[in-house]
Amino acid sequence: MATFSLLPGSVALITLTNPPVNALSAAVRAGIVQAVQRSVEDPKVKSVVICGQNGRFCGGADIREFAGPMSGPPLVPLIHAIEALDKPVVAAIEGLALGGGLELALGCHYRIAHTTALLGLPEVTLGLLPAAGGTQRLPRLAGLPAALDLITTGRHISGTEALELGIVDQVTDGSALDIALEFAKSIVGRPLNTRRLSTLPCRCPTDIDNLLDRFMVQVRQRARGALAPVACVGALRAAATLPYAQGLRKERELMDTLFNSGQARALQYAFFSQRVVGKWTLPSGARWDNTTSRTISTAAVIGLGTMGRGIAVALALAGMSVVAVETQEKQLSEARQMVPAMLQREAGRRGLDTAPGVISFCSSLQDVSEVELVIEAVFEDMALKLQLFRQLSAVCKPDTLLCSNTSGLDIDQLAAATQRPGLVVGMHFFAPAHIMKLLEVVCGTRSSPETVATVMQLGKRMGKVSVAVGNCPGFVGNRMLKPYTEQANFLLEEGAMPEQVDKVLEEFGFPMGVFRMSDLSGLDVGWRIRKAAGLTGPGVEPTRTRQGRRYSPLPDQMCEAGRLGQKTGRGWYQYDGPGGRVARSDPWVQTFLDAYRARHNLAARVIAAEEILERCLYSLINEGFKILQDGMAAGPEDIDAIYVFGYGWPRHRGGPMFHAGQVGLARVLEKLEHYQQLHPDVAPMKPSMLLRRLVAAGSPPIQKWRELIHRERVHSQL
Ligand SMILES: CC(C)(COP(=O)(O)OP(=O)(O)OC[C@H]1O[C@@H](n2cnc3c(N)ncnc32)[C@H](O)[C@@H]1OP(=O)(O)O)[C@@H](O)C(=O)NCCC(=O)NCCSC(=O)CC(=O)CCCCCCCCCCCCC(=O)O
Ligand SMILES: NC(=O)C1=CN([C@@H]2O[C@H](COP(=O)(O)OP(=O)(O)OC[C@H]3O[C@@H](n4cnc5c(N)ncnc54)[C@H](O)[C@@H]3O)[C@@H](O)[C@H]2O)C=CC1
Repeated sequence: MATFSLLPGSVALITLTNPPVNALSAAVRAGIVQAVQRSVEDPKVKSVVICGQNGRFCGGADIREFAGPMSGPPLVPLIHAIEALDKPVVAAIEGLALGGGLELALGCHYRIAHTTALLGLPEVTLGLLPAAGGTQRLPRLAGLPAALDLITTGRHISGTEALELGIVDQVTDGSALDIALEFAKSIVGRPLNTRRLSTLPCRCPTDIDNLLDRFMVQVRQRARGALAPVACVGALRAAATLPYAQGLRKERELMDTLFNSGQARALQYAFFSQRVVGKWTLPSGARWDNTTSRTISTAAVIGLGTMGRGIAVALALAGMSVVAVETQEKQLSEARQMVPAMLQREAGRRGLDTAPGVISFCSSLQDVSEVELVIEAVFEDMALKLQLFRQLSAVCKPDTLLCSNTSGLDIDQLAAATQRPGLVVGMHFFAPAHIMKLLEVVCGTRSSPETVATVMQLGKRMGKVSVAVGNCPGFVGNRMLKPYTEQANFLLEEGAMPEQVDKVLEEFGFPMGVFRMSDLSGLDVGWRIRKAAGLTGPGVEPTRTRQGRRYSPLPDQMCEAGRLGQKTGRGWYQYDGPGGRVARSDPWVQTFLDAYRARHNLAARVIAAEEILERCLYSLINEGFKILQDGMAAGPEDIDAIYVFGYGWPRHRGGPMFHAGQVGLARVLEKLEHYQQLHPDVAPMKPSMLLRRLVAAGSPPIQKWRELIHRERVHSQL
């Protein structure tokens, strides 16, 4: 709702009241309509201030309402009514003014903001555009270039930046509401014509077409198939070239298309998934809201290679005092040079003069004896990690949490090597660890709820999307990646080229296809793991079957030929030299694949894009269903958040499990059955029992899957 109160000085105060973000639900919009009407009719009212309850102006439309039929007074006429008032209206912006919230403020005659308030039009991140006049009023106020930037990225800006861009009239470090109330009294009787943004011309540079064309090219490249950013440019072109009323019609037309699109549904689902994963539950019944967490202020990182360096930076950026340990002298001295520079650069990128935490370097484990939490990031070698956990258990204080950044080893085995198994948990970061948003928190069978809560909380402080997952080989993300990469290798055996597979995946929206990604991370990473698992190495025959399953020795043979990817300047592609970044097709790969196929009597065939996409994606999705069935992820949202934040899954496609729902579960099942028939020796193609059950249950919407899984689990325990 929205409340009306008449304050001394004849100021009407309209307060938006809908915690936690005062979203513009139907009730709030109805409340504003009534309060505006009273302000018009009451002769005692000389000016109006609009604010939000609890120091938060407004978080925009109530996104939950988008899922059902729209009801209540629409926002566009409401904002027009405010703008048309002949009593001055001032927006007092504290906390946030986002989306429809900022559009409401743009309909007011003046805007006063707190310096730290967040302002923005993030609709594009929800697959929409600012359709309450935002695309038409903002360029009239801040100019076309600034509006293009803000509306196509959806980025939030501070009150201070909003002042620089002319979006607000004044900022304060004190109470924006108090200042707005005083200001509203002082401007009674001033002419308002120049304050009605819809009546002003759009502020454009002379070369509008050139600017818009250049911007459109950039936006299309960045969007990777997302519709909303492109539509935003279209609406801004209308603002720049048409009268306001026509521009507004164009805005609405574009919004109607976006509003009903699968992409908008996917992006809104992704918004809520990100929040759902914070509300974790463990099989024991421990949950985010019934478990206390500890606040960590000192931590250690062991091993300063690729991952350890980034983790140390991420911890220091979250305000921690970090002890960084490395035994190799060369690595240590490199880290001493590079890590402070990384820290400074990232702090600067986040608008900080200095990082809130500090990092000290050493080579002895004894120096970690006093810290509250340790993250191990040494080589992926179980024997080495076990020895380290034994040492840490002896050296550290009895209540220190011991965490591993392993990308797939058994957390329970590590826990068993210590005297404190309840305090052991996996913290699986993604490279580069100070930038990538995902953290998989791997809960062992003996990890205590308090340990999980503490690490989830720490992840949040580090700005990560933390997802609690179960302890199984590869956890969630890497476990699903395995059948996906395996399938890509099989496609090469059958006739595809790496660039063809990558093109299909990149057109789907991944920033990089599977082979370009493999070249970037290094083919030797998987090779080492396969060697440790006895799948390749001296004495192992290079056949197409291993341990009773179909296997592709192609990546092993690439490594044996010294083609480790970008680091060696040669991999699935060729580069200008070791460390080169620009991938070019390599005739060597064609010859290599031809020889391989000839050796194994495989006839190369032309493979359609559809088959490439289906085989890669559906084998990954199928593993996701198996993970849900095994209880290794609490719900589909967890898997989807992992893929969006850690593996480059295009956000406008929601995540793999959401995508399966969009395609149709019955169709995914049918395709898996079809490919399994063609490739009976490829186990990951065997449709999961859960997928079959969901299809049998009529393919319920994704929001209902948890319930069904829970019911099935309870049933199977009876
Ligand atoms: C606001 C935040 C920055 C706060 O962050 P933080 O403090 O970290 O808290 P959170 O944990 O994120 O959030 C707390 C809690 O609040 C929920 N929540 C947050 N924002 C919203 C919201 N806007 N709506 C609903 N719920 C919200 C959040 O989910 C949490 O709850 P929980 O999940 O239960 O834990 C951050 O939350 C944030 O960034 N929020 C989103 C801000 C945003 O994106 N705002 C823009 C919304 S879209 C908008 O405003 C568009 C419009 O207003 C358009 C008007 C349209 C007019 C024209 C309509 C035309 C329609 C055409 C239809 C044609 C149809 C047809 O004919 O078929
Ligand atoms: N590289 C990646 O993209 C990712 C790696 N991981 C995991 O992170 C861990 C580390 O991987 P990387 O950083 O890539 O390895 P890396 O090889 O770059 O670095 C490992 C570092 O640990 C040091 N080290 C070895 N034993 C040590 C000991 N006893 N004490 C102190 N330092 C020791 C090494 O000298 C080396 O500097 C592995 O478990 C890996 O599986 C997890 C996610 C992504």
